[in-house]
Amino acid sequence: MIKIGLTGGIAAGKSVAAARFAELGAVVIDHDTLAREVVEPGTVGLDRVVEAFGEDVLDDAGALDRDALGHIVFGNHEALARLNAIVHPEIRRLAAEREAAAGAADAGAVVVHDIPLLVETGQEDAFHILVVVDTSADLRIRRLVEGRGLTLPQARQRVAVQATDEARREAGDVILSGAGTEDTLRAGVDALWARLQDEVSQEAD
Ligand SMILES: CC(C)(COP(=O)(O)OP(=O)(O)OC[C@H]1O[C@@H](n2cnc3c(N)ncnc32)[C@H](O)[C@@H]1O)[C@@H](O)C(=O)NCCC(=O)NCCS
Ligand SMILES: Nc1ncnc2c1ncn2[C@@H]1O[C@H](COP(=O)(O)OP(=O)(O)OP(=O)(O)O)[C@@H](O)[C@H]1O
Repeated sequence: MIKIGLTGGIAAGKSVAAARFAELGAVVIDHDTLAREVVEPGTVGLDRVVEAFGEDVLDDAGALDRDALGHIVFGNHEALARLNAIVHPEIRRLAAEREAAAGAADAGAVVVHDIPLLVETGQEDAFHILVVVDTSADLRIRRLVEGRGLTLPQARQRVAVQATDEARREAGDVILSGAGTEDTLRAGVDALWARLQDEVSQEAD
């Protein structure tokens, strides 16, 4: 199995790169999706989030009100750390399970972990290759405001609680720009994939 870590700041374009890896045949494990699973209705994770932050973080149907929780945690380091301490271990556990299942199904699988907080959570050494989608904080803030309806202060807050662009670049083995066109980013993924296939076939010779 080849394990790839894929990271980038919020709105850098990781999803575009991850989708391309999947098209090429990788098994993509999306940690944002796992983060949603661990707080679904009926989970211990959701119970613990409510214990920590109160019933106001639930909507009328009893599901997590993500906007309400986002408002609490992204402006308050202590609250964010509390949330992370509840959900991150569960996310890691699920990710390991999914990775093991991929390896059992195909020992030669290429597994891509799409992890927004890879550097922040110290997982730099957990992969054969660490790919960073690199997009400046200014451009990411613009995308968040124009594309996702965040206010400028909300967008700045979300960027500010993450690692710096420099820290991510320093950690990365492969840096792909997310500031050009999506096609250029996909071409970067294709080139990396072709290189990996070459390396694997050379090892087999
Ligand atoms: C606070 C929550 C409910 C807000 O939900 P919302 O739907 O608005 O955002 P979503 O989950 O889609 O995340 C969007 C992006 O925000 C950033 N982000 C999310 N959580 C965090 C965090 N704890 N620290 C820093 N950045 C974060 C990431 O870049 C992520 O891709 C949610 O982000 C959450 O539960 N976060 C804790 C889990 C986590 O750390 N997820 C990140 C991936 S492991
Ligand atoms: N060159 C590019 N590469 C990737 N995305 C781009 C590019 N140019 C513009 N975009 C747009 O920027 C946005 C990036 O958001 P995307 O959800 O892919 O980011 P992400 O890194 O997965 O963020 P998050 O941490 O929020 O999950 C998308 O709306 C995408 O269409």
